[in-house]
Amino acid sequence: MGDDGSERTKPNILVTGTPGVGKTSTASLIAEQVGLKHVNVGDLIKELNCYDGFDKELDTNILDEDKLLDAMEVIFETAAEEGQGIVADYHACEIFPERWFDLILVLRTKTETLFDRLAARGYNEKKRDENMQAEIMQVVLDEARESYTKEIVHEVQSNTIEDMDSNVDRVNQWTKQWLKDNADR
Ligand SMILES: Nc1ncnc2c1ncn2[C@@H]1O[C@H](COP(=O)(O)OP(=O)(O)OP(=O)(O)O)[C@@H](O)[C@H]1O
Repeated sequence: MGDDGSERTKPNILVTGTPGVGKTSTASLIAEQVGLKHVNVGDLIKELNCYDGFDKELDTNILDEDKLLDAMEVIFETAAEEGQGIVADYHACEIFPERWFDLILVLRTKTETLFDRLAARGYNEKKRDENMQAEIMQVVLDEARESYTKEIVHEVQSNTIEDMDSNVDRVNQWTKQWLKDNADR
């Protein structure tokens, strides 16, 4: 297995976007329908307690990036050795090494729809507004375009269940093509 992941027999995909756009729901469907291992990075952070203190001003835990990336490196290496691909989901993308992913799926949601989802979750006004601003300013999409080759960054809409189904179908088609293109590995 080369360091750059060039000998992977299955692709790795990152589903990213603002909180509430549907990353976890979409990634779990992709895992099921495409046959990839789902890594919910937010859950992994909690499970492994990847925190480095608490930011009182932002009212949030500070991520211990090194601890998270070390743990994920083992997960990615093991999956590759076992001939398995990964679909990971997280609300940021620049922290990961570029070599881990073959496709970056950036989910986008209309402001009104995102508002309803975040309100349903019980987010307070400040947290809701911050996230909606981030979505309007396409912060995660820009981060993806700056951190990865532009050909692998795909922006898709995630407003309805039909959108979700079509995004999963699209990833399924893309994976079939990837497997054909890399059949000699
Ligand atoms: N395309 C969609 N159409 C309709 N409802 C959706 C869609 N995507 C997500 N939802 C709903 O929106 C809510 C948030 O979805 P989900 O938890 O998957 O988002 P997320 O992006 O993973 O959020 P977080 O970053 O906070 O983990 C869920 O109730 C989910 O059912």
